[in-house]
Amino acid sequence: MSTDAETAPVSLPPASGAWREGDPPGRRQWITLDRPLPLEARGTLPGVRLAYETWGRLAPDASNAVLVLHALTGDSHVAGPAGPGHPTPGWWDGLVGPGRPLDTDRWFIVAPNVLGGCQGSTGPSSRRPDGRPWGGAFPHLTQRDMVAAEAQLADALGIDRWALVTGGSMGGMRALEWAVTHPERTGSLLLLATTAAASAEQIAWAGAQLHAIRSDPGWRGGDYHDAGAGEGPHAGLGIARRIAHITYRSEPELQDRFGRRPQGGEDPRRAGRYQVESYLDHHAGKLVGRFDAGSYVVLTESMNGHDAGRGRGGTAAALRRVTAPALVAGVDSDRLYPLSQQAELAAGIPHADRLRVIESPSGHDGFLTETEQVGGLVRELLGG
Ligand SMILES: CC(C)(COP(=O)(O)OP(=O)(O)OC[C@H]1O[C@@H](n2cnc3c(N)ncnc32)[C@H](O)[C@@H]1OP(=O)(O)O)[C@@H](O)C(=O)NCCC(=O)NCCS
Ligand SMILES: CC(=O)OCC[C@H](N)C(=O)O
Repeated sequence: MSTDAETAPVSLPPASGAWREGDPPGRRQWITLDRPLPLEARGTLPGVRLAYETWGRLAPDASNAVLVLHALTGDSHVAGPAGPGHPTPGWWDGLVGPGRPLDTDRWFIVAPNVLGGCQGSTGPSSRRPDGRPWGGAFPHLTQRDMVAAEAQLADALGIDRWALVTGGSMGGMRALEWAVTHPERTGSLLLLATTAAASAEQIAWAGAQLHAIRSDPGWRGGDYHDAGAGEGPHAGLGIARRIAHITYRSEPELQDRFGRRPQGGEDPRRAGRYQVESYLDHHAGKLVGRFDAGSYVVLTESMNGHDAGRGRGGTAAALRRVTAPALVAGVDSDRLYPLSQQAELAAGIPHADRLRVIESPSGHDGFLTETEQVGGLVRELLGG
């Protein structure tokens, strides 16, 4: 395994919202796995690189390391401004820094970009060893594969055991997989707005999004990365984001914020938009500008496949493997990952405290927007 400032840059055309070799690295660092990664479903993935960011200093005995795992369209940029190399500001900016819940004077915080992602880690927009983009040939990944790559990152950094592993939504799936697969390496666990297994409804919403992307003529079976400047299934990804974003927010919030109001001077009866449509257009456009559709497909399929009980005798048996003290929280207005899913986790994880409820109008996105409440949960587990 090598840290790889030394890895040879290859450039990709601007076919997607992925970070590309030659773009500013921002705060990113990388590791390259020295062997192909064995995959749960089938085969191996060669040439894996993981991008990651860190904050704080690792203690000499490596006892102060915290692993923060991002959700579907997040990345390693947990804290800090948007800027060259970083399309969005830190998604938990309020949580990380001196005196903050993830106190950088005390803790060493590590955040990888997920395997399969598009902000520096190997994914469909990366090049295969033969120089062609992976595109549609990128293999099916599971949350366990992603954790297997992250475990190699921990090894490379000299971290045997995390003081805390945390994440929300898809990040919570990986945090759970860490605690089930590596109980001895997971010192404590904070799961937010997540589930032990994707439900039929979650798969259904995701399936509609996958159809939107694959129906776009620009998709080309996933092989659009070399198609030419600006090419790609942008319309399909935008529709997927619109569908997803509705599920990420709550019905009362949308009603309160937008009601039936038309956008600006537009007339919805004459091809104009309602405000809520304009809001979704805005979120669609932002995602298309910063994210790769191939990664969206790979990560969405991996969430659909998430089932912590698979091959482990079922959910209850899997959750019993967790030895870490744990907190599980959900968002009261979350219609995508309802509180019943977090209640199942809190009841099944042996050393989990009672289910915690984050109060927020923001629905599923509450785990991102309610940083004060999330910070309180972090402090409960880490002290300070
Ligand atoms: C982080 C996130 C949850 C923030 O949610 P939020 O702060 O509640 O933001 P909102 O959903 O209210 O959206 C605000 C945006 O909508 C825009 N907006 C609001 N009303 C609008 C309207 N009628 N028409 C068009 N745009 C509108 C605002 O101008 C604002 O734009 P900006 O983000 O470009 O500044 C959400 O934006 C998100 O998921 N971002 C993904 C990025 C990310 O890193 N996620 C981390 C995953 S781990
Ligand atoms: C399913 C999931 O990970 O949701 C995260 C929502 C968040 N708004 C994002 O865009 O990542």
